[in-house]
Amino acid sequence: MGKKLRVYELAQKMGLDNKVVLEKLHEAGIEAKSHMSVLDEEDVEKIEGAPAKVEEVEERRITAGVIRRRRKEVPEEETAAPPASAEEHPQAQTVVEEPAPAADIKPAASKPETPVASVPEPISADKQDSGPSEPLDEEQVSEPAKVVKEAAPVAEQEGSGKQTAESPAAASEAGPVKREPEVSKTADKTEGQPEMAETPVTKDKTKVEKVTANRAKILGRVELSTLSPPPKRQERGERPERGKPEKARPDRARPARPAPAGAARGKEVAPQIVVPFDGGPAPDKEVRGGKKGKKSKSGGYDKDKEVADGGKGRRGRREVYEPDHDDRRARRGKKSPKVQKKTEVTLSKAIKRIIRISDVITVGELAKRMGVKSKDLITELMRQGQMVTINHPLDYETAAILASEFNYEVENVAFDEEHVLTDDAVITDESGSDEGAIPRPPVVTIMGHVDHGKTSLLDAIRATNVTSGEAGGITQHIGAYDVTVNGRKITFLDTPGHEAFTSMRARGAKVTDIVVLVVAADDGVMPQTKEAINHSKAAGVPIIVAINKMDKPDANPDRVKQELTEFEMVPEDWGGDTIFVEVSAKTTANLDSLLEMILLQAEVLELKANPHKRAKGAIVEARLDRGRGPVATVLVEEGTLRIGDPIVSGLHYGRVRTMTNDRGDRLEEAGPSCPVEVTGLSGTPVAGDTFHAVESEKVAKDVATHRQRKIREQELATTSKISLEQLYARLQQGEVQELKVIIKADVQGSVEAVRDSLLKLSTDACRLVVIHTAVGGINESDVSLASASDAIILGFNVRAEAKAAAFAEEEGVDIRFYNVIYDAVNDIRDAMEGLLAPTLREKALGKVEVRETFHVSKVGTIAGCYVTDGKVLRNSQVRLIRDHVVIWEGKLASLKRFKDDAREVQSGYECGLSLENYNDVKVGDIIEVFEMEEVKTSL
Ligand SMILES: Nc1nc2c(ncn2[C@@H]2O[C@H](COP(=O)(O)OP(=O)(O)OP(=O)(O)O)[C@@H](O)[C@H]2O)c(=O)[nH]1
Repeated sequence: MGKKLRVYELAQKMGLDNKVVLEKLHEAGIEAKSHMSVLDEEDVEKIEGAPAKVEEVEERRITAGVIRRRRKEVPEEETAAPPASAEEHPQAQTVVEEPAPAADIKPAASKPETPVASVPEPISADKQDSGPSEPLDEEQVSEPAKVVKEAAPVAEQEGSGKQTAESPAAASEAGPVKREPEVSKTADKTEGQPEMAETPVTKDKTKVEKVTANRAKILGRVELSTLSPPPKRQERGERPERGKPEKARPDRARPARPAPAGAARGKEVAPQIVVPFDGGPAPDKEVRGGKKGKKSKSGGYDKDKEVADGGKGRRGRREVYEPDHDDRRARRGKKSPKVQKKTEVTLSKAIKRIIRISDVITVGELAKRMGVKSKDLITELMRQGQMVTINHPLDYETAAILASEFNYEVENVAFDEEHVLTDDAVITDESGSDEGAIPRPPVVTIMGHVDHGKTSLLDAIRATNVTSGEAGGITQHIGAYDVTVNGRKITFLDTPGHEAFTSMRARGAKVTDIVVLVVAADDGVMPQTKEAINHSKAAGVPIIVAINKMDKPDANPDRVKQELTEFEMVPEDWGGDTIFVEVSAKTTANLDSLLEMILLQAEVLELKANPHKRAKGAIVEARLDRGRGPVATVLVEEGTLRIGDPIVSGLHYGRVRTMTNDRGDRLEEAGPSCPVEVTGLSGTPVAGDTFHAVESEKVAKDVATHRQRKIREQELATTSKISLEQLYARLQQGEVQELKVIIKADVQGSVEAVRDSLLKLSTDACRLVVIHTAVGGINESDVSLASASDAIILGFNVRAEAKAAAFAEEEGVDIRFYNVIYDAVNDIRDAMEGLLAPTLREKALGKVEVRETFHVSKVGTIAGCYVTDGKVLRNSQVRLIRDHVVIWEGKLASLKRFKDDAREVQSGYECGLSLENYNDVKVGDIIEVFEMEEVKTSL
């Protein structure tokens, strides 16, 4: 005290209404016009110290427009206040006990149809908080907004927040406080709120329900007390307005209750009311329908339970909806139990739990056999880190592991090809495996550089003229011939000398015992000579050097010998161990010596073979003969091949129908090292492949079928692998393109020649990938492969089957036929050039001269032009030239003839044009019109 106060301050201090204080002032003869009037210390003391009973007015806002005011006498003694007020105002006492419900139902009582909970925003804090505690107190004065207005400044000045009206608790407690009205008032507010909020928890439930006529609000209130987030509470606690009440609390002899969670705080409160109850499905129904009580009884929603749970309303709801969820799951999962049932049924039959596979099985097949969904297998594989498709082949190990996850076993019943072939090989060996081996003729391969005389030499040896029968004088096929020298046979393989046949030559070296390296005495060691040496050495085959063309005047055998020493081939007369024979295919000079050396070398090698076994050997050459079907030149390495023998080679099998030697003689049988042409196979075998005579044609078929399946599975596996790798590679390599090619040819030699030639076209910019090669006509399989791989098919001396041709047309697969390798190479080069990204080239279209310029707002500068040369096209590219200097380059924005848009304007006509995003066009400028065209890139 001891200072001047304004009326309203005094009123606040005394906890009275301004009007009451003003009345008091008037009664005391103190002049005070309004609540803002200043009072002297004396006056203040006069009023405060007045012994008369102080009337206190309690204001409680019932609704937005209704405030209940209640006057009561306040005794002088503070200590007497609470009991007195309680006795005198039983209703107030009731409110004290049940403040929260009273506060809650207040708005609802005035507007029962409008649930506060669902309309949080419009309800201000004042309206919400200052509700009367006694809804049944009809006698109390109801005042309109006037009172509300009056309350507002009080709230602002005292910092009592939005709680301007006193709670019921405040009515009973704050009322009597005279000396510290401010403190008591604010403290009451804070004190009253928790009571309001917590009352439903602690007070009699029936009473609560009775009072809370509107269920919707009550539901919300319950949530407020329990679910109010602490942070908000904290925030409010930190607000300066809260400072006073917080400090005042200790002074109050009240039960220490936590600050309410802002339960009755208008806007903040309302959403909290809504959230917990509306969080579940159809909350409005529950609230509006007022079914709370019923729900509580039926167990759908138990408010008390929720409260007891500490406000874990969500859990309560979950419990409520759990059965529904289960039902739904049960309904949805109808199928899965069926699947499990199926599996169980299968599982019960133990014998069926073994899945027999042949090395490999696809995911889909395995799933089918186990009676589970492929999806499940794929999921399991993904879990194991494998990304697979339904057609992905699984090897035995993987399949076994996977099957075990489903309680299945996998048994590998793969066809033991090796076992079958090995058994067959020894079965007819009456005298034992190696004891029956007898010396066999050496297999000699003649190698050398092009035109060094390989064929001529062989021809001379055979005393026949093979050279004249060869197309173009170039040996395109591996020929196998045998000659008899002094009663002893020597088998010769004539490998082609062309560079493109290198790979075939390498294969030839593997089946030979001795290599005769032909080096022209007048030419010396050449690139293919070196290749031949390397291949021979790699195969571990001894080399006999035949220095040919010794009849030539410029023959220089010493130079050849000298050059060959670089390859560690030193003549015997020079102290080395390499046999050198100087011969002349033309004059047949020294050929005997060469043959002797071959036989000598063969003796050294002690070449032996058992002719009593089933035949086994190598395919030297294979081709498709129109009249005879697949024809294979085979070299029997071991055993004896007879007419009618079931044989298998690669994917093909059959019985030996005919056997012919190089001279056209029909043979009944062919022993070790005997080269023969064989017919009777189901397909054209691959040169260099092995062949086996087997026990029966069925065995041969089984072996072939098994191999086919394996290859197919490998192809599948490879395809899926490659597709992933390709994807990665393409990402890595950017815009690299590739041309995929399938090569089919009449003979294997041609296939390899074409392939080698084409692969040379491959560049970094455009790679050529040969995805498949085979001998024979183009079939549907080739077309489907090409279609799937976006490949083109090259047929070399072959044609497409009728079905394949139709299929290719249907699929849009490009098949090209050639007779000459050169043509194929040229065409492929063109195709690859077409694949390369085109180069852009500028193509001049015309010239335009600017003769006038106009500026049009929002459009820019329009150039009135005259086309001096060529034409100008709309959207064409242009270059603005001023004094021979390029000023700007870009696109035309518009082109007009008079007022109309023009597509093009020819030379000699005027036009109006504007440039895209460029307006600095001046009279006299020249505009070049051009366009960019694509040009094929050459390799
Ligand atoms: N003077 C002479 N010419 C020979 C001799 N041997 C081969 N020729 C000639 O050399 C040329 C090539 O002979 P081929 O036997 O075709 O040589 P090649 O190594 O088989 O050739 P490709 O089959 O193309 O690899 C022919 O014109 C033969 O006449 C020889 O000893 N003396």
